[in-house]
Amino acid sequence: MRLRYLITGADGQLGRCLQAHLTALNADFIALNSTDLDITRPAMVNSVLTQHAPNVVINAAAYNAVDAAESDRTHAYAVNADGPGYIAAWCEANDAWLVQVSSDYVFGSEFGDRAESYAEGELPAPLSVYGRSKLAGELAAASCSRHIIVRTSWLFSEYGNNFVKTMLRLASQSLPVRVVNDQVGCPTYAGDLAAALVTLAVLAQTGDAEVGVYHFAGDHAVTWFEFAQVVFAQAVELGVLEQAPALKAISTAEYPTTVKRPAFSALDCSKINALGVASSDWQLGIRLSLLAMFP
Ligand SMILES: NC(=O)C1=CN([C@@H]2O[C@H](COP(=O)(O)OP(=O)(O)OC[C@H]3O[C@@H](n4cnc5c(N)ncnc54)[C@H](OP(=O)(O)O)[C@@H]3O)[C@@H](O)[C@H]2O)C=CC1
Ligand SMILES: Cc1cn([C@H]2C[C@H](O)[C@@H](COP(=O)(O)OP(=O)(O)O[C@H]3O[C@@H](C)C(=O)[C@@H](O)[C@H]3O)O2)c(=O)[nH]c1=O
Repeated sequence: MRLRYLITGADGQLGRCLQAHLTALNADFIALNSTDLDITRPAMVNSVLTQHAPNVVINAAAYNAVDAAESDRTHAYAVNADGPGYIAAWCEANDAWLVQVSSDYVFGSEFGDRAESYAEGELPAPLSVYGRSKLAGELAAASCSRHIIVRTSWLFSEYGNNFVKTMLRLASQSLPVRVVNDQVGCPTYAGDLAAALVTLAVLAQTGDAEVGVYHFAGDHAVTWFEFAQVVFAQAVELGVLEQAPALKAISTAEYPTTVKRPAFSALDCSKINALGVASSDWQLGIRLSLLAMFP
């Protein structure tokens, strides 16, 4: 059966990567931004999804401002939890698949006492409003019997706002760049995530992937400081930067924020790997992002 995909949050970095991937596959898809489809409006969700009648909805819409969410709880929950619930209800009533994207921030090792990647079956314990709203979104998505929930982490690409772009911006300010070296996670190239989501949707539809939660992230874990080191090394190698800025490793205590972030949130991807989907080669992803941004 030829699948018809509907992408929400089309203007975000994952939304843009999904469009690029589905276009390359010559797939049948419609991609809607927050003006075309505001997922917090149930009547709009119903009428727009009914109008386009997809077999697969990939929800790439989200409230991702981790710090701002602490004081903007209602908005964060509206987008990250209520929206997926409205989409799930439509998918359930219309025999469609829902692919929901979630985050490593549903886990919460705060004290740096963990070194074992999180598997899908582990109990989430979010430290932030953002993490709790994403967990609520997982539960809402699971109300559709045909659901695939993919947790990912530290997403970057040539599109939108992300850590790679922040580092390049800071490098141009001729001040030392200070980055935390005691938070560990797996950077993930959003282009690889887009491909993995589409593969999972196809496998789920043919009965070759089971309903439920999957982890998809970068192929090895690093600290944010180590992530920045790779960004600057590759930017110099490709001539994007003349030289790397002074980069200083600091502790979380030296970079105070309103929100607690996990000290360790690396994701174990063996469940999706067993389906033939390799983890994201994030170092290659940085290279691809830089080449796309600075052709
Ligand atoms: N970025 C990251 O590091 C990580 C992201 N994730 C998850 O991955 C997914 C994709 O993230 P990413 O592409 O980075 O996110 P972006 O912030 O780049 O894009 C999110 C998109 O959602 C749209 N959006 C916001 N509110 C609504 C709404 N009410 N209705 C419809 N669309 C809306 C935004 O549109 P507008 O700008 O017009 O509001 C934006 O285009 C999300 O589920 C996110 O939680 C998981 C782990 C890491
Ligand atoms: C900009 C900057 C950040 N940092 C720290 C703050 C934080 O601990 C870490 C990353 O900061 P950012 O604000 O870029 O990233 P953050 O928004 O926390 O990233 C998270 O976003 C959500 C959406 C997710 O789901 C997570 O997987 C993760 O990607 O780096 C520095 O140490 N120095 C800096 O100059």
